[in-house]
Amino acid sequence: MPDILTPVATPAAPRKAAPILDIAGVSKVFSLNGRPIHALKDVNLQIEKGEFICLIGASGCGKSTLLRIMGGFEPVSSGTARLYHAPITEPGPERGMVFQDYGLFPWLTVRQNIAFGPKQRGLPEARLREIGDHFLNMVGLTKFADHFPSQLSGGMKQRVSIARALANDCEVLLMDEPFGALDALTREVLQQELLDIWAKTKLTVVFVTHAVEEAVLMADRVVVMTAGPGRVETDFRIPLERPRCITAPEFNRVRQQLTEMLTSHVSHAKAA
Ligand SMILES: Nc1ncnc2c1ncn2[C@@H]1O[C@H](COP(=O)(O)OP(=O)(O)OP(=O)(O)O)[C@@H](O)[C@H]1O
Repeated sequence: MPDILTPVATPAAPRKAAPILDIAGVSKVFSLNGRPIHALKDVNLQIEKGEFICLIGASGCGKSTLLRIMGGFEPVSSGTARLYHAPITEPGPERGMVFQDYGLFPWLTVRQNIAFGPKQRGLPEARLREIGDHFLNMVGLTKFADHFPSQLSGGMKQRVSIARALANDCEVLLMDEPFGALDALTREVLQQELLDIWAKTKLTVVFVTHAVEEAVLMADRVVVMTAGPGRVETDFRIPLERPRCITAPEFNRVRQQLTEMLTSHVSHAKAA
């Protein structure tokens, strides 16, 4: 029977345009008490503009490190990480980061959190108001504009965090287990909201998750990573039309195959 998870384009396939993110031969070695920690080894990954990529893999396989390298928060030890053609050397507003713990400024209101980046760029007050209104509306928080983060639920905080990244005019959204701390129902709602925003904005999204179902629901491609040292094991295009239905038999088949792949990597790693 043919694999329903088909590998992405072979090296011989022609490329349409330069990838927005190009990770080429990237390795990352941390030092812990004088001991090297090989977090990533020879990672290659090209991401096209507008793609939704999920990074998945066992704890410690380097997903967050790879995301932080893309964000410019972590230098590579060797290889190159490029945004379009330019080496990534520092964070920039065109790459928005969204973390599991929201990372909001507790002393600022929802509106002020969202408008933080544009304000730093010196935009006039009237423009800040417009930007605030637009993104408050996009994430459904208009009524909570003057609330502080401590007055919001987890799901609302994560909406503010996403809106803050979008208000910076980011082209790439780098999301590190953004829904990991949310209850199942809120998570489902936010998954759908993010897919709607992605469809409207044509953003490129790189999304770290531990949840197979979430990866199959959200991603164009799922990049499976393995640990010791962290590397890309497999890169799959999800062969499902959108919108996807998590109760559909074909969805279940893809989910099962991805689960088997992940567990087989874990058991191989244990046996090695
Ligand atoms: N600043 C650091 N100093 C030393 N070691 C680090 C540092 N950051 C990450 N590591 C190590 O690098 C490896 C990869 O870590 P990373 O957090 O990227 O993995 P992960 O796949 O995101 O894990 P998880 O799924 O548990 O979040 C781990 O062994 C981790 O301990």
